Amino acid sequence: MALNGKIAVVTGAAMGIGKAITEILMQNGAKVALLDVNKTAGDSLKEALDKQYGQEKTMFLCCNVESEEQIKAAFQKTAETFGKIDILCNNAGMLNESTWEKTISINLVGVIRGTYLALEHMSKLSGGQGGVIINTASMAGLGPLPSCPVYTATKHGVVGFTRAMAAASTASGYGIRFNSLCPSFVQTDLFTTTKSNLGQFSNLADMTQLIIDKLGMLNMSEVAESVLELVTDETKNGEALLVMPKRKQYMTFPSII
Ligand SMILES: NC(=O)C1=CN([C@@H]2O[C@H](COP(=O)(O)OP(=O)(O)OC[C@H]3O[C@@H](n4cnc5c(N)ncnc54)[C@H](O)[C@@H]3O)[C@@H](O)[C@H]2O)C=CC1
Ligand SMILES: CCCCCC(=O)/C=C/C=C\C/C=C\C/C=C\CCCC(=O)O
Repeated sequence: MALNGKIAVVTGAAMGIGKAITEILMQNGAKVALLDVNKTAGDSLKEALDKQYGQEKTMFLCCNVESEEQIKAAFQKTAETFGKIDILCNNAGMLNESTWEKTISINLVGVIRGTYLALEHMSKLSGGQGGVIINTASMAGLGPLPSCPVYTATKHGVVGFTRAMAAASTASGYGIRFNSLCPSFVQTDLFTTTKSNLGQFSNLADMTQLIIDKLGMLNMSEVAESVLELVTDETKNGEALLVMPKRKQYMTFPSII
């Protein structure tokens, strides 16, 4: 799938991994609607992208993925301005084991909500042209991160939801591919603030540090390149792509049918 003329929506686009996803999609010719709850960071990224690519290539929409109304309005504005939606990256996420209901609301419910609302624009069953949805999970969606049980649960949920949606899409004819991205540790704000967000599991920070030391830190460009692969390779549907420093692997799962 070539990206020239394609329209993408990225949630959590203002910073970190979402910003890197936005940049690689634009480098490859897509127009991008940047959705984020942080207006200051979003406006500032839009200004920088305008200088490089021109004002008409992006729009920033202040949007909280916890709000059905705000996501709906943002998708509508994107479709009205750019004409359609081809690519959705449900990337917004947080990690806080104290405010764990909010972690579930953003990381899992936000991904489900975003996906269902996007179907109205993208699915061939609703008059859309099909496309691809990439959900940012984590390596913690494939195995346990002991200091972060609720974060782990949300990311396992994202991987399972994405695989089931891929199968539903194939069976029903949505014309949409669904893949999840499973990176190990990446040096972003989410990573650097987590130590104070472990709540009752803060005693496990040292154990987590040992895992970090063993796995190393991922380069942001390795994450972005993996997203590009999942977006452009039309053979990829229902995949969970594990991304680690200098290594990536498409995961296999037991078959249930
Ligand atoms: N940093 C890491 O080590 C890893 C992160 N991830 C996942 O990558 C995704 C992005 O995380 P990072 O870039 O690290 O975090 P980050 O904190 O650097 O960026 C997250 C972005 O999402 C936005 N955001 C947060 N809540 C939002 C909401 N309710 N609605 C809209 N936007 C919201 C923030 O304003 C921010 O711009 C998350 O889903 C995270 O779980 C996955 C694996 C590793
Ligand atoms: C192996 C699973 C990788 C999961 C990566 C992920 O999705 C997000 C990780 C975010 C933060 C790491 C978790 C806890 C950090 C706790 C202590 C380490 C202290 C690091 C520091 O800044 O000193």
